[in-house]
Amino acid sequence: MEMVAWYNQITLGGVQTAMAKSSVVLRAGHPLAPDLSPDRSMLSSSGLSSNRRRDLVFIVNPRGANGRTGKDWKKLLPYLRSRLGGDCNICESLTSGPLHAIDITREAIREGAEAVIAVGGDGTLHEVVNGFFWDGKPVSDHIKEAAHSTALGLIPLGTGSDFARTFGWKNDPHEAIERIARGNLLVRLPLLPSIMFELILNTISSNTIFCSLNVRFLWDCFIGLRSRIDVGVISGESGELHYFINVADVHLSAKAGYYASRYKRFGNLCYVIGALQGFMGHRNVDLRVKVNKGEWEIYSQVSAICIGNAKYFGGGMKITPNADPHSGNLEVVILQDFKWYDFILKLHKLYKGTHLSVKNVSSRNVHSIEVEDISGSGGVYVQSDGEHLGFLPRKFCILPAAIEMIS
Ligand SMILES: Nc1ncnc2c1ncn2[C@@H]1O[C@H](COP(=O)(O)OP(=O)(O)OP(=O)(O)O)[C@@H](O)[C@H]1O
Repeated sequence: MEMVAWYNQITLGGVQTAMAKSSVVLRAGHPLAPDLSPDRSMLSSSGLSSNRRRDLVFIVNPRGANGRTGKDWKKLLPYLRSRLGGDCNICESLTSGPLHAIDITREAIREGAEAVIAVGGDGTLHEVVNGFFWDGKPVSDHIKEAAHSTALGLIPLGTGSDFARTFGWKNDPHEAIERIARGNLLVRLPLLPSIMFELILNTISSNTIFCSLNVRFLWDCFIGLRSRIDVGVISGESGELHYFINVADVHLSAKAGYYASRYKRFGNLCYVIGALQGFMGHRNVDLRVKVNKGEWEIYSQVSAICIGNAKYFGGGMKITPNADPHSGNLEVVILQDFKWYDFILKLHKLYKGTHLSVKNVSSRNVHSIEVEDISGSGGVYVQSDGEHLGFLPRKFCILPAAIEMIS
């Protein structure tokens, strides 16, 4: 498989002053798996800037939302440059195929990027999050600058864009750019003393316009611009680690998601088609579960286990309604003995997040959960952030406050 990285760095100071474009060709025999890709310098050769302006690296999946992400991105770029280019270097990198975003993210972090921003759906965000880790540890920049960590950002432009729903964000790129602009103000915190001085002068001279602008700046500096969020970790029998930010799930929903990914060209309808296909030949199974390293428990006739760091999956289903990426916990929701008609009758509750009171639905908060298929058939699907991951057995646990997110 050949993967081509296009990396554009556009330096602007109100007007475009310089533009550099380079390409790097990376050849690999097969797709690179998370935590397994070799340490290589991909972005350095394409020149993350060495000047003092910080780099914002936008990783764009041009194939997201059946190609709509690429088209929307092209339209968005001029606005993005004018809104953020004055303060930062805007760097764009289009992915060339699945898993490429992982490698680009690792390189961007190693080169000291201020933020890596996923542009696309949950699949792209998932890969970017996996790029924050390498060999079981967070990736850090080469220079190891004290107190600097690369932040994660998101411009949700996918089919489902479920992670964004937990924060109440819409698939609105302009709104996302405003968020990034505000999140980026922290970079300008060193300016704070001079702004305070100016604020006092403006107040004394009753310059209300500049005074209110500075008050807005101070507000943005301190109110909810970036926060550390938790990340879920999944490990399998081979010991390799895989990270998720939204929801990981097991059995029917994971199987439905596996099929849904083939029908993304139909937009949100893909989830309905995937669910119908998933139901064909579906059987509930008995699973063995160990919570927080306690005793093994048997859950009989399990239809699905959903492990939420955030609340939504499947194009807007509020499956783990109490999950909160700032809580330090995962919410586990287990559906048992559901028949196909139960899903139809209770679908509205699943979308509203009011299903926890339904018979055969249980919920608990955990730090870790291990799940095994008692029959050992090896055919129970596992999915993370809507991406097919393989089959049971798997261990899931939480990494509290693992990544700083522009929120
Ligand atoms: N250049 C590319 N060509 C084909 N597939 C790609 C490319 N870059 C990334 N991908 C893959 O596309 C898949 C889907 O991407 P993404 O999540 O951005 O969009 P989506 O599936 O439409 O949205 P959502 O996941 O929110 O429903 C990911 O699994 C990713 O690995």
